[in-house]
Amino acid sequence: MKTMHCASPVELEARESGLTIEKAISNILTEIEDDPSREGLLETPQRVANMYRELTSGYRIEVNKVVNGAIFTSEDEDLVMVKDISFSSLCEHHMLPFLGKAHVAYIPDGRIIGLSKIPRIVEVFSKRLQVQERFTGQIGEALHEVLRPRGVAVMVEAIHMCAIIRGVKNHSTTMTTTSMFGDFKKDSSLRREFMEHTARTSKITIHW
Ligand SMILES: Nc1nc2c(ncn2[C@@H]2O[C@H](COP(=O)(O)OP(=O)(O)OP(=O)(O)O)[C@@H](O)[C@H]2O)c(=O)[nH]1
Ligand SMILES: [Zn+2]
Repeated sequence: MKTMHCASPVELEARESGLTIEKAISNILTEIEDDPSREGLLETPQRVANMYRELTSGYRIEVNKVVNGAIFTSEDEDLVMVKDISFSSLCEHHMLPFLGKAHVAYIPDGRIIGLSKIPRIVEVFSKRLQVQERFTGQIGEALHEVLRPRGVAVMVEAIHMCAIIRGVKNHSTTMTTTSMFGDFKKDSSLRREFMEHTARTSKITIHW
């Protein structure tokens, strides 16, 4: 399904000066010694531009908008965990995908958040150019800010295409990153409980 895209002031300026993604992709096609005017490539610059707008849509979305007020009063004080949230993002060094799963937990402090909102928060930060460490921290920070719980813990497990299809070409390595806020930072037994829950999830593997 195609989505409508409203050009930002920066994009409008770039279009006026001819510095569009489309033009840049056409230049890349020429530089890699293919012919941008051959039939199969004619629409490629436009397609790639649309793809990059989609994959970087998180710059144009605010967390408060996706949470949409879905924060509810609750007396519950026990750990809440949403596991195996699949995501894909682009690494900021090579603009190649990294993809995997995020696991998010929090300890409520009088409020809980709508279940779907946690994957939506993950989506906002995944659709940006990222390093996995910052991505992991931003998810925790955002949840901590909107919900003000007693603590937040985030773990992200991912594979990075820039380390698989090029460069070091290591097919079996996954990267795990964590970020802890509030009680999870202070209390090692809470951290252990979180880690035990995440250990029971299916691991990311890639076969071919
Ligand atoms: N810490 C971290 N590193 C990342 C992430 N994504 C990619 N990288 C790494 O960023 C580094 C960039 O290193 P450079 O030496 O500047 O780039 P390069 O010459 O393409 O490096 P190689 O991948 O080793 O060929 C590489 O080691 C990548 O593996 C990430 O999310 N977190
Ligand atoms: Zn990379």
